Amino acid sequence: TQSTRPQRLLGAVQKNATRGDPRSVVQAIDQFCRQKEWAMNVGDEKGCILDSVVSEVNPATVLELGTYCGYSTVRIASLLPPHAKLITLEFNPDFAAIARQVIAWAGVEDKVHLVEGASGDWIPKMTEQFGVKTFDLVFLDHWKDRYLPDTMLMEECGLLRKGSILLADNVICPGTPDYLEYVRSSLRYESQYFKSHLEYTKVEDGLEKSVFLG
Ligand SMILES: O=C(NCCCCCn1ccnc1)c1cc(-c2ccc(F)cc2)cc(O)c1O
Ligand SMILES: [Mg+2]
Repeated sequence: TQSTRPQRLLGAVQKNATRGDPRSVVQAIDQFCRQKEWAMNVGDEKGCILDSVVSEVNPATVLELGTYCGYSTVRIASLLPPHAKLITLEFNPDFAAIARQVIAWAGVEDKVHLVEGASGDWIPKMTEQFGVKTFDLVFLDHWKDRYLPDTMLMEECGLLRKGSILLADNVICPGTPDYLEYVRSSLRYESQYFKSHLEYTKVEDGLEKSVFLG
């Protein structure tokens, strides 16, 4: 039977990356996506912007919406201080199964809690299930039409505190117009656009960084 693209991506990690070396896992995935098959990881160019935001925030609690194969999960986890926690939500069980193996190969599983299910169902349960009061950093990279409703839900659930950072992928391509309009016009956010390109292509895309002002 035919393998899936996530399965082939995992194969490239197991073949070309060193167990326990997160940067080699990131490099192996980028090489696979440039040389073999495009895949919707945040990629190396936007990944550098993600790294700089993570390093600047130095978060104790991170929420990632949209795990896919775990590329950005590994990138973020490799930069977290000890005892920091990254909760990543994936709706698609096939993606989640691959991501668990990529995260394990990178050796960052102790910092990562991968949850399978819908963000709309899980966001209201974060505090009771994981003992998280607020998130220092949220990376939005899931269904583009869920960025806005899930951000409003996080506000309602009290998961954002003064200074929490939202970093959103794909605000140009595929695009998240309603989310962009909201965070750029709301008096409760201070937003900044980081111009870049769609992973592994010359198409414009970018990340929107928004600080919740409380
Ligand atoms: O759809 C994307 N991501 C969500 C995947 C499903 C999330 C499931 N889930 C997880 C949790 N809750 C729900 C995505 C798409 C593209 C893209 C760009 C151009 C193109 F021609 C085709 C595709 C690029 C990305 O960088 C992306 O992130
Ligand atoms: Mg993306």
